[in-house]
Amino acid sequence: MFKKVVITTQKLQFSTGQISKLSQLRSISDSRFFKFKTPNDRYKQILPDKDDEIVISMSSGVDSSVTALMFAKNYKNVRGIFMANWSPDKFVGSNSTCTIDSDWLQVREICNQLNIPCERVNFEKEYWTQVFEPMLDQYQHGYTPNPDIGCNKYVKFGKMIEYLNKLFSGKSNKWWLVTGHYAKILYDKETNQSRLFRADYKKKDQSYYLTSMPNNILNNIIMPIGHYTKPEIRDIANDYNLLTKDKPDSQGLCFVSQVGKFKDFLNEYIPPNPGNIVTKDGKIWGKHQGLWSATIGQKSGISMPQGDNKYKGVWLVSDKNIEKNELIISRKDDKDAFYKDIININLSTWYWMIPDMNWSIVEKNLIDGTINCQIRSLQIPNIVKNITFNTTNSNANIQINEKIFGIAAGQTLALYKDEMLLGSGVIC
Ligand SMILES: Nc1ncnc2c1ncn2[C@@H]1O[C@H](COP(=O)(O)OP(=O)(O)OP(=O)(O)O)[C@@H](O)[C@H]1O
Repeated sequence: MFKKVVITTQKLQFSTGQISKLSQLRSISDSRFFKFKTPNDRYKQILPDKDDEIVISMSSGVDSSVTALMFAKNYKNVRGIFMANWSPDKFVGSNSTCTIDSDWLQVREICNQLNIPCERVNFEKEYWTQVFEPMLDQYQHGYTPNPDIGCNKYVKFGKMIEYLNKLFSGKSNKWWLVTGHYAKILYDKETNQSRLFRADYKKKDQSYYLTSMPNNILNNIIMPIGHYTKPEIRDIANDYNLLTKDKPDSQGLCFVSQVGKFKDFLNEYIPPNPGNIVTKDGKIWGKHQGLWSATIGQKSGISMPQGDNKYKGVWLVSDKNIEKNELIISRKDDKDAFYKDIININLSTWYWMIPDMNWSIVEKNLIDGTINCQIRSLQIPNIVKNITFNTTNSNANIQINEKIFGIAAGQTLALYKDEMLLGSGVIC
């Protein structure tokens, strides 16, 4: 099968056929691999020693395939691991696009192509009890949770780390978990600890989803893809003719086929909990079937009296009163109802990604304008202007530089200093 390798100035090209076994290429170096960029000399990208155990977390996507390629080509103790976190038949009523078995088959094929062993682990129970059920519970109570953040915390870097600790217990070699996330974990030479940073390629930055991953494991994790752009990764995959080179990027939660159908999906699991639809003046205009059935900014579905100046116009859902189980609607042009520059955080949910960080350090840094935050992934970060605390309610008000749309209780606010993640908490 393997025919001929032609080496060009920078890239590798294969004249015909596919690479059957990567071991045949081990002696050829590729200058694109392990090319790391750090914000300054204080931080560096750590790499394993040659005898270390390296586990590549493989989803069957192109990013984790290229990650595996880089390490398989340069290290000897490399293996792939695939997590099965849900099974399609568990999800009633939804037109599921889960492809667990075919993804696993592709991971096996790619590991075969790279000549590394791989295994499949089943973390369905953990996903169900620690991510899926809490997500339903949050929606049921009117919050807008982010299950991807929970999945990283409890499964991809929770159960997985527990599994690897057991697997390598008693072995003298250090082990590493390497993933294909668009984020960076860099070693801070001053504190001898690793920190999480945004990816260079902002269009794909996934650091927001990693805001709750356990900070004590960062020294065992590598995210090389955060140093590259997606086109660079696709180029590498193409040049090596990786089996996954043309695979499209995955889109959100696999068990829901279309984002638009997410409400129908939730209705399958959450019993109705009718409540009133009200305007800010307290007037009742209709009923909703559950707070989860509405998103802030969506059309209210109420035909308001167009002859009445006070109520004419288009009305949208602007807020949820969780205690009263009410949906609040506001006229579309009521900017103050939809755009806010103060975000209220529940401090009891706050998690410092940097163990020795605290609020007074953050406050000192506010004046230089480097403290910024995001309330959703891929959002242009907002500069934090001020933070005030209400210690009796265990809340903090984070004031940002501009009014932004659609702040919802249950979302996570992630706090950064420049590109480095400091911590995160849940909006209340
Ligand atoms: N089922 C899985 N098994 C093992 N690792 C996974 C799995 N799903 C995701 N990962 C890891 O998490 C990273 C980011 O996940 P994400 O869902 O964004 O990836 P993807 O878009 O499906 O695939 P890829 O990032 O590999 O192109 C993956 O690159 C991979 O390292």
